[in-house]
Amino acid sequence: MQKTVAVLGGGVGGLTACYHLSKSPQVSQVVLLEGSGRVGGWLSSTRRADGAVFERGPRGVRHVAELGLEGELLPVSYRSVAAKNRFLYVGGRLHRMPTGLGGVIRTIPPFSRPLVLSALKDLVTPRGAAEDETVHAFVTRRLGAELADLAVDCLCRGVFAGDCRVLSVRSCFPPLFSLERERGSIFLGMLLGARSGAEAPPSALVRRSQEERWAQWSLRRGMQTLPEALEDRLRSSGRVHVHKHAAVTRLETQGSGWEIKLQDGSVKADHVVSALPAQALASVLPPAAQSLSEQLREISMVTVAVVNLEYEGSVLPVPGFGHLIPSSEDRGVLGVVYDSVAFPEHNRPGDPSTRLTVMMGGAWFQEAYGNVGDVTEKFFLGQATRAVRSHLGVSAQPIWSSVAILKDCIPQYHVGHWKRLENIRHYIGHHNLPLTLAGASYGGVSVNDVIFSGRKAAESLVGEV
Ligand SMILES: Cc1cc2nc3c(=O)[nH]c(=O)nc-3n(C[C@H](O)[C@H](O)[C@H](O)COP(=O)(O)OP(=O)(O)OC[C@H]3O[C@@H](n4cnc5c(N)ncnc54)[C@H](O)[C@@H]3O)c2cc1C
Ligand SMILES: C=Cc1c2[nH]c(c1C)Cc1[nH]c(c(CCC(=O)O)c1C)Cc1[nH]c(c(C)c1CCC(=O)O)Cc1[nH]c(c(C)c1C=C)C2
Repeated sequence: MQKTVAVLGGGVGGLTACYHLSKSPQVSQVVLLEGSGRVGGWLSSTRRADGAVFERGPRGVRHVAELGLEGELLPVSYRSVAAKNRFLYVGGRLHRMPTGLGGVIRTIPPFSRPLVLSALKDLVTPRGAAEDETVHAFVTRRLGAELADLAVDCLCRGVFAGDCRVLSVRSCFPPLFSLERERGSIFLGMLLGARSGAEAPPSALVRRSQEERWAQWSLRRGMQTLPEALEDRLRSSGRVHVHKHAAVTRLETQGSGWEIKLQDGSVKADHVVSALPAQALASVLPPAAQSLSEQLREISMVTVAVVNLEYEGSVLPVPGFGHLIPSSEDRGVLGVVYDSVAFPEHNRPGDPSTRLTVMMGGAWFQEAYGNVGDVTEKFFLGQATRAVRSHLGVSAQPIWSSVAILKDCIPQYHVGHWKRLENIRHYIGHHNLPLTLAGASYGGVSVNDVIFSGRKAAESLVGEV
């Protein structure tokens, strides 16, 4: 029997799920319900009339896939300064992250000893026995406290806007966790290579990205082009109904399916794919599913203030991807991205200018800035320009700026996240709920992970298409 499937949430996870569902003959129609007036979720680009592009959310994606947007791709090679130069701001100055053999055998500040000693510690440290632990505890145990306090503290701020002292190594960095489990050591595991099964042959585009050593990519008119292209494709398939301004307020079971209540009307479906943040799904589930809602609510989110700045001329003291600031140096300011270095194609044409993005808050938002509702955009603009002045020595005022406070934008996988996911899946299976989960709340926050989750959600329903 053909099914009607409702997909909740029009972020990149929901859009990908719709795309794969729409190709299956087992599905009669797909209904996408998006609460806001646009699709794309956190993929949001400001396109200025003069041609400059600024990103509020993701600006670079790692692995490439055939998206039909080949002509729009802006790849960044591992050989470029944007990939090679990443900095840490420690002790009031910028330090380039060590790379290559020289960077491993010599002592390079801010570290007080060569990184090779951390590798030796890893080789002689026995396997841990815990089912999960914090990223900080894992790295301290295997590589030493200094790497945990500086490099890994920064890494977790620069990916999760989160605190490595509460984030789970098993869920945030699964390859590190498995290397220790399977090989007893991170470095030995990397030398021996991952144990992998047979993989599908790479497409022409993937081969090109491997040959040219792409570290990441963006799109000529910004990352928002991706959801726009997906929306066009869904509409032209004729099998997906895209509803915007359709916030889901309640899910009620009806027979073997669902009645989905909206502010204005309702929709019936045989199956629901939720690509909502876990806490948003928790608040619309029926009271009978209270224990499922409780598990979902435990997957918390953090808020990030994002300030895009443009300065006249070339003002950076060093070229690179950007710099991160450890929580011991500054609780609130997480990092600064040097956007005009990685993607000069997004600069305004003609006179040179420098585009930067300052990110603030995350797990430290409340502690550093107070309640989200009480802080103004003007305040964050002041904080951002002050950080640029003291970290990069740029004393000029920006010629253009834009501030966005992204409330609850990155999920936090705290220790025990894997067990929570197991409980959630068990609840859904045991109660035979016609519900499948996708999106950043569960198995990875990167755009790649979320696209994968949307595809897997569709395939779990209709098989590979
Ligand atoms: C500042 C920032 C920088 C980032 N940088 C990168 C990067 O460089 N590289 C990278 O790979 N990833 C990056 N990410 C992560 C990535 O962008 C996100 O994890 C991903 O976009 C999440 O997609 P999603 O579909 O799961 O969720 P979302 O984008 O959150 O989409 C969920 C959708 O559900 C809708 N919704 C919510 N409630 C309801 C409701 N009740 N009814 C109907 N609809 C509802 C929302 O309006 C939204 O459109 C970044 C994220 C942020 C915030
Ligand atoms: C300062 C805060 C943030 C910066 N980017 C993000 C935050 C919160 C969000 C983010 N960045 C990346 C991802 C995807 C992760 C993935 O697995 O691909 C997300 C959600 C990419 C990324 N950014 C940095 C790293 C090491 C990665 C992982 C992939 C890669 O190696 O490219 C570091 C980094 N992020 C920011 C800066 C200023 C910075 C380093 C200088 C901004």
